[in-house]
Amino acid sequence: MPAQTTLWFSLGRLYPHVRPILPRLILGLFCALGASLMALAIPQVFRVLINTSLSPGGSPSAVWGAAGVVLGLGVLEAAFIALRRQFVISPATTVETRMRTSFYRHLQDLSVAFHDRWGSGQLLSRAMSDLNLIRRWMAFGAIMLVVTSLTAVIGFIVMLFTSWLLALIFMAAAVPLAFFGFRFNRLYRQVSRQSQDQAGDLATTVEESVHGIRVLKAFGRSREALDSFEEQAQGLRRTEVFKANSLAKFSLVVTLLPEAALAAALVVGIASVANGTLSIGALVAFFATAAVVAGPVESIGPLLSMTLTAKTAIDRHYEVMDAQRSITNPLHPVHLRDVRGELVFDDVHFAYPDTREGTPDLINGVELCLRPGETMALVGVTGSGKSSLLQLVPRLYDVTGGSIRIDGTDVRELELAQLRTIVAVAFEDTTLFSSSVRENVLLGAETASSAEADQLLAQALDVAQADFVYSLPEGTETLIGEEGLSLSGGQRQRVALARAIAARPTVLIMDDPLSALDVRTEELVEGRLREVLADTTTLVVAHRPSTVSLADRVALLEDGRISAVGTHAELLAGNAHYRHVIASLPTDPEDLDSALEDGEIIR
Ligand SMILES: Nc1ncnc2c1ncn2[C@@H]1O[C@H](COP(=O)(O)OP(=O)(O)OP(=O)(O)O)[C@@H](O)[C@H]1O
Repeated sequence: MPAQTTLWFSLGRLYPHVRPILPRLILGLFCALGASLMALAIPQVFRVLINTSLSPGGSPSAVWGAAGVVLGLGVLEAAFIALRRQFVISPATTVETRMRTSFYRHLQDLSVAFHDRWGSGQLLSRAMSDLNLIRRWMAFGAIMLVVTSLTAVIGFIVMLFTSWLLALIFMAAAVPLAFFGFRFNRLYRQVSRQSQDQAGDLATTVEESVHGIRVLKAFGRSREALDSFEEQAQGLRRTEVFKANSLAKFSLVVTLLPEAALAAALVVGIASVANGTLSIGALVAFFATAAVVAGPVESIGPLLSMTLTAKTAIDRHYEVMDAQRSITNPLHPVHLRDVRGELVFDDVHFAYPDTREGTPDLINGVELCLRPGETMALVGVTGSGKSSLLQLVPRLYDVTGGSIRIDGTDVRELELAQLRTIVAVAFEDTTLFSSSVRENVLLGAETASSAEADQLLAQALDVAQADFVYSLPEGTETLIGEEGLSLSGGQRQRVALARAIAARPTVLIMDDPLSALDVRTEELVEGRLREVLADTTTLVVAHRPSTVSLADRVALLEDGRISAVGTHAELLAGNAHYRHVIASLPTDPEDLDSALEDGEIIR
């Protein structure tokens, strides 16, 4: 349940972003006010015209002069409106872009634990539609709300001076208006929050189904996915209809009450003219002013709803922006020079934040030492925490007890940038970005010149046995990732592995990154890796006996601890649990993509 905040508190949070453009917003406000004043001045021209020129003995030629003044005021009003747009639209867009950039930066900085908890659609809708709503409110809603309120107040004062009695009739209508306004505010805030959250959930569903389209198709679940999407979309529709109905009801009250007051004032006004207490000119001016004021009063409903929607958007934006970065740089970082790559796990404990109390830690006192340049395979039954342990090294999560040290220095004492230069990771679940093969591979590489980059690219592709990229339509410049060419699972893994190699790490963490490769290719890759990364300490989660046998030593993860370390042969000979784990490992590569492409498991 999101924290409840007042409207002023939420709007006030925008101030730091708005401060640089405040002068332009104020100029825009003055222009909007100028336009309203011009509109309010026109009835006064009528008043003078009727009371002087059109009364008996007046000069009819003055009508031309009055028409000229009305035209001039009309032109000025239009010019002020155009100026207002000019002043505010561009700076409001700048603020939107800056807020979006800082939102994106913050998302990048937040820990993986944060991203585990948040649906991608919720983040997407906050980054796109919520910021869009805030911009529209800043450029239009906020200014118009101030201006319409001021126009209504000034118009009312003018009406008061024209006829206090008629003005009081209008004033009486404001009391029920305030009551309805209060109720509307409360209701609309809740429903607007609900609709924006539902829109975020809907975006998550779209995102998930697009990502999982192969699985949905392969398992023939497209119909069910559509049904569940439709249900969610209907939920959003119901909220939107309810929202629109609430606004329509409030707008009805806001329109009806002034109209009723106008009818009552007309009766009283004509009686006043008849008994001589009010001039005809004043009566006409009063009603012309009332007509000018009616516009702003009627627009208060939509403007208030826009403000409440913006408040919700601001609250949603800051729910993410207020999330603390849990994995940060140390205050006094240690800078490692000439890293050798000794990796030590010292009584490491770890439990995910949502773990139930009383459950033993997933990683429950891991002790392990990898010598510089050593290749160690990590083996354990499924769900034993191998991937979780690996993610602690580059600090995707932090240990909850004990420490991980590189060359004797706790990884938490290193600057994150240096740690992630020393440690490179290749995951089984490969993510390729929508850019060229070259950019994907050189993502984490620091190169001094383009010639060095070329050389590094060629070497990384060679080691990862990813030569197939040269035969893609545009070679290494071919666009891959979501918007580009589709690669098979094995091809994707090889590109991702080349990326880890190109980063030239001292410590390489591999979470079964070769699972989609056939045994022969895996052997080639491992052989080349040994040659090129002879000085690189490698910790690799192994799901296949072939991977295990290529490692210098093997560590067995059992009940959150390392229960045995040794060569593959030693452990096979002397450890029953190891034999059980190895026996349960699949011998053949799982290449779901290739299987799908071959139509094997499409029903
Ligand atoms: N982000 C997460 N939040 C909470 N629990 C998680 C998270 N990721 C994994 N787990 C849980 O932690 C346990 C260990 O998962 P992990 O992926 O580390 O195991 P693994 O040994 O690598 O498994 P596998 O061999 O199947 O890949 C599992 O019970 C899993 O449900």
